[in-house]
Amino acid sequence: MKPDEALRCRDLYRFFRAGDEETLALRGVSLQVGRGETVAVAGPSGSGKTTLLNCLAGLDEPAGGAVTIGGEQISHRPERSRARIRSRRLGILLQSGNLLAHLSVRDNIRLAQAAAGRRPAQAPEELLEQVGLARRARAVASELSGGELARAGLAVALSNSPDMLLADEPTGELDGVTEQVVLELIQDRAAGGHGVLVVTHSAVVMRIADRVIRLHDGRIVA
Ligand SMILES: Nc1ncnc2c1ncn2[C@@H]1O[C@H](COP(=O)(O)OP(=O)(O)OP(=O)(O)O)[C@@H](O)[C@H]1O
Repeated sequence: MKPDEALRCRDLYRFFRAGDEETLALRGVSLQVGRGETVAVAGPSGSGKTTLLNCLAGLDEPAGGAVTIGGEQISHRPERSRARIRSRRLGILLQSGNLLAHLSVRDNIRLAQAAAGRRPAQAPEELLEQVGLARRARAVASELSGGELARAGLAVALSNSPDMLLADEPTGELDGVTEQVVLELIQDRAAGGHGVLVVTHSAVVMRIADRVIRLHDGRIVA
C-alpha cells in the first residue's frame, strides 16, 4: 500500500442467505481512497452501499477479498483485532448518530479516546473548537439541534486522528445550508491527512466529493 493511501479494498464479495434465497450484495468491489481525498459512494436502494461500508469498517466480514486501513488489514481477523483497528484508525459517522445519549459531548469524545487505549493527539476541547461546538461541550445529544449533532458526531469520529473517516448519509436529515456547512467541515478536516468515504443520495455531497463511485447490484459501474 502506498503511503498516501488511507483505504484500499480488493475484490470484496458478500453473500446473504435467507432460506433458499441468496443475495449477492457485493460482487468483486475494489477501490482505494487517498489521504486528503473525499470519495462519495452512490447507487440505488439495495445496490450494496451499506454492506460495503460495514465491510470497510470491519463491522461485517466479506466472504472474499480484503480491506486495508492505513496499511493495516482489518478484514479476516478476530473481532478483537478489528475493534482495535476500528477505534485507532477509523472514524465512523452514522446517520443514526454516534453519541451515547446519557453522556455529554465532551465525555463521548473522552470515551472514544479511552477505547483507543493510547494518548490522544487532541484534547476534547480542541476537537470541539474545530467543529464549532466549544460552547456545547456539556450538552447531551437530546439537547442539540440536528446541525449540532452532526458536528458533535464528527468530533467523536475524529477523536483518535483516524486514517479514514467512513460516513453513512451523514447529512441526511439536515437542511441545505447546514448540510453544506457540515460537509465543508468534513472536507476541511480531511485536508488534515485522512481519507473520507461517504455513502450518500445527496447531490450536494456528490458535488463536493473529489470522486463519485456508483454501485449497482453489488458492482462498481462508474
Ligand atoms: N442481513 C441481510 N440479510 C439478507 N440480505 C441482506 C442483508 N443485508 C443486506 N441484504 C441485501 O443485500 C443487498 C444490499 O443491501 P444494502 O443494505 O447494502 O443496500 P443499500 O445500497 O445500502 O440500500 P439503501 O440505499 O436502501 O440503504 C440488498 O438486496 C439487501 O436486501
